[in-house]
Amino acid sequence: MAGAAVRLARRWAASAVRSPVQDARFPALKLHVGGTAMRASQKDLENAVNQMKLLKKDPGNEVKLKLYALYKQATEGLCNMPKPGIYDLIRKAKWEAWNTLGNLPKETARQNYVDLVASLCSSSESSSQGKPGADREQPRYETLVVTSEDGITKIMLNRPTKKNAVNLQMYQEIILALKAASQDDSTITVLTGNGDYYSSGNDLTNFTNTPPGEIQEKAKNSLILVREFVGCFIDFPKPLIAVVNGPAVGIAVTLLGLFDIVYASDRATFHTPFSRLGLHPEGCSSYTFPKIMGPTKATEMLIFGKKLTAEEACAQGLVTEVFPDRTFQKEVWTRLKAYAKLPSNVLRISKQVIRNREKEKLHSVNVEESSVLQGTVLSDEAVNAVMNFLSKRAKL
Ligand SMILES: CCCCCCC/C=C/C(=O)SCCNC(=O)CCNC(=O)[C@H](O)C(C)(C)COP(=O)(O)OP(=O)(O)OC[C@H]1O[C@@H](n2cnc3c(N)ncnc32)[C@H](O)[C@@H]1OP(=O)(O)O
Repeated sequence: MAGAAVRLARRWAASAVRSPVQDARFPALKLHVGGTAMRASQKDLENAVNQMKLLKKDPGNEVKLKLYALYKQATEGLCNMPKPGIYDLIRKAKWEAWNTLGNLPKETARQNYVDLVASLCSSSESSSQGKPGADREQPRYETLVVTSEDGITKIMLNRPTKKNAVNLQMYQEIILALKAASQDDSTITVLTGNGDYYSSGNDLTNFTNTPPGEIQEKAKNSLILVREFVGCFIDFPKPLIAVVNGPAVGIAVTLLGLFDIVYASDRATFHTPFSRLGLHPEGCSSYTFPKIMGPTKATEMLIFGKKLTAEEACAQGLVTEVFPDRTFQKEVWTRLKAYAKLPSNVLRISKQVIRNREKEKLHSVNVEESSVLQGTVLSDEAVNAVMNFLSKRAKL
């Protein structure tokens, strides 16, 4: 990886454009690229097991099953337990959780166990500092506008000048907003974008301006955050609707597979340029997209980066319905207000019935996708792509 850093440094130095911002960003990128993603040791695993014992809040059965499965995989490898009988419910649930991990390598399972415990500890710390939504007061957001009326909580991405790129703060705020929305009085929750874009996806400057010695740690923590973020979409208990007001890129597209309804303006496009960025599918899209549109169409999008129009995305089942941009807002909100008058608890239960069958699978896909990204997010290709983006931007 050091080769790429040197090439990038030369290219950067040769660039006619120079600004203090660029110079401040580049050393951070240059110095981190020599390493690979850190792997949890046996000791880390033992520490994580002990940390779990100190956790004050019960993380719930699903998480406990996931931890059980990861621990068994990390210590014993492939599931070696005979499948329990259908009435042996607890052992069967454990067997299924472990067996779902397939031939996940022991080291990856160990890492995932450690990461999951770290995210549980950090979320229990933040929730003990104030429960979002518990007092019905919306937290203050910098990157979102959250409103609640007519039975609808609307979460609007609000970085229009950056095409609603999702920076680390926005990931955190969306987690908070979803947690608050899951507990508020609204019947449905809507995610949409402010301005001409729905969202340009992950903010490509998330790792720039990071001191060189801290980049590996920051990448690792950011991926834990993104995994928690995706987990909130998997677990969201009420109908969740995307109002895709304009183009969507990257993680803003992949997440759509976890929504219950996706309405799009005919101006919207759907683009997942992962390979060009040295990245891989996330947001559970490696599982949801082949299911939604079939494996070959999913491959064209997720691996070859084919950009779909709204009509194409609708024909392939990713989008529920497309509206002319001119009447998009009026038509969509009229429809949603009518839907929000339906009995809230009935919608919630119906959603659970549909989603529960898939939840475990989706969580394990999320863990696996994060662990793949963990290994490549600081690769040559990924760093090159960010550098190219920054250098083009600087020349504008
Ligand atoms: C944190 C952990 C990482 C986990 C990895 C997660 C896996 C990755 C998932 C993804 O989402 S990959 C997709 C990433 N997104 C992109 O590649 C899009 C990059 N942006 C563009 O290609 C273009 O900006 C655009 C979206 C096609 C729009 O082009 P247009 O010419 O219309 O506008 P611009 O002048 O380029 O943009 C205006 C302004 O916004 C900034 N910006 C736009 N998108 C991003 C972004 N994704 N990240 C950071 N900044 C973005 C752009 O730089 C401009 O800023 P200024 O120059 O005006 O300051």
